Amino acid sequence: MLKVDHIYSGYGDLKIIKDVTFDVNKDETVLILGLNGAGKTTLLKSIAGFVKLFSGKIILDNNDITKLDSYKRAKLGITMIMEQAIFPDLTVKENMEIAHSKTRNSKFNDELNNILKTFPELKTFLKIKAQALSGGQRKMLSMAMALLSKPKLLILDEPSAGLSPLMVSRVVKYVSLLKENGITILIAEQNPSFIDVADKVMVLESGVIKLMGNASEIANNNEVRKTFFQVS
Ligand SMILES: Nc1ncnc2c1ncn2[C@@H]1O[C@H](COP(=O)(O)OP(=O)(O)OP(=O)(O)O)[C@@H](O)[C@H]1O
Repeated sequence: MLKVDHIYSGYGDLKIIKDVTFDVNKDETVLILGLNGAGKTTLLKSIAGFVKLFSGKIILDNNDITKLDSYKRAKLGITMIMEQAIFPDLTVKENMEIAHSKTRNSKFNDELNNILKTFPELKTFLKIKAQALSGGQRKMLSMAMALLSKPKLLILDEPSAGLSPLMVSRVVKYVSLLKENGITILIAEQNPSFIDVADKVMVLESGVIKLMGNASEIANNNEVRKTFFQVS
C-alpha cells in the first residue's frame, strides 16, 4: 500500500532522514523503534507531507504522492494522529462527530455504537468537554477519532509519550483494537511494548534504518534488548 523509496529529508540544509526504504502492506502494523532524536517524528512527517523530501519517493497505492501537500495526502487517506486535532471546548461526542464527518458514508450513531464497543470507557465521557480529559483519556479519544475517520493509513507518533506504564499497556491494547478493526498502522515509538502488536519492526538510529525484521526477530536481537529493554 505504502512504499517509502530511498528518502532523504530534513530541515533547511540539515539532513535528518537518510536513505530510508520500507513498505507498509495493507492491514499491517509497522513499528519504527528509535530513541530520542533518532528522527522518528521527522520520518513520519515526511510521509504525511509536513516535511519536504530532499530526494526519494513516496508511493501510495501505486500513485506517486511525493510532491503532494499534506492536506492532499490526508484526502487520500493518510491520517497522522495529532492531539492538536482534538477541540478542547467541544465535548467528546462532538469531537467524534467531527472526525466522522470526514467520511460521510455511514450514520454517526451506528459508528458511535461500534466505537463504544471498542472503547466502552468513552461512554462515561461523551458529554464532557475534551479539555477535562486526562492524558490517557485524550489518547483514547484520539484513537477513537482515528477509527471514525476510517483512514487508509494511520500514523501514530509516540502514542505512549507522557503516560504511566499502566496507561502504556492500555494504549498498546487500543492499537491492537485498531488493528482488529482492519486499520493499516505505522507507529513510531521508543517503548518496546509496541513490538507485541507489530507485524514488522524497524530500528531507526540517526535517521538511518539499522535493523528491520519481524516482531520476534527484533525482540530477540541483543542490541535491541540492551537499548530498549535495558537488558545487559
Ligand atoms: N523543526 C526542526 N528544525 C531543525 N531541526 C529539527 C526540527 N525538528 C527536529 N529537528 C532535529 O531532527 C532530529 C530528529 O528529531 P525528531 O523529532 O525527528 O526525532 P524523534 O526520534 O522523533 O525524537 P523524540 O523521540 O525525542 O521526539 C533532532 O536532532 C532534532 O533536533
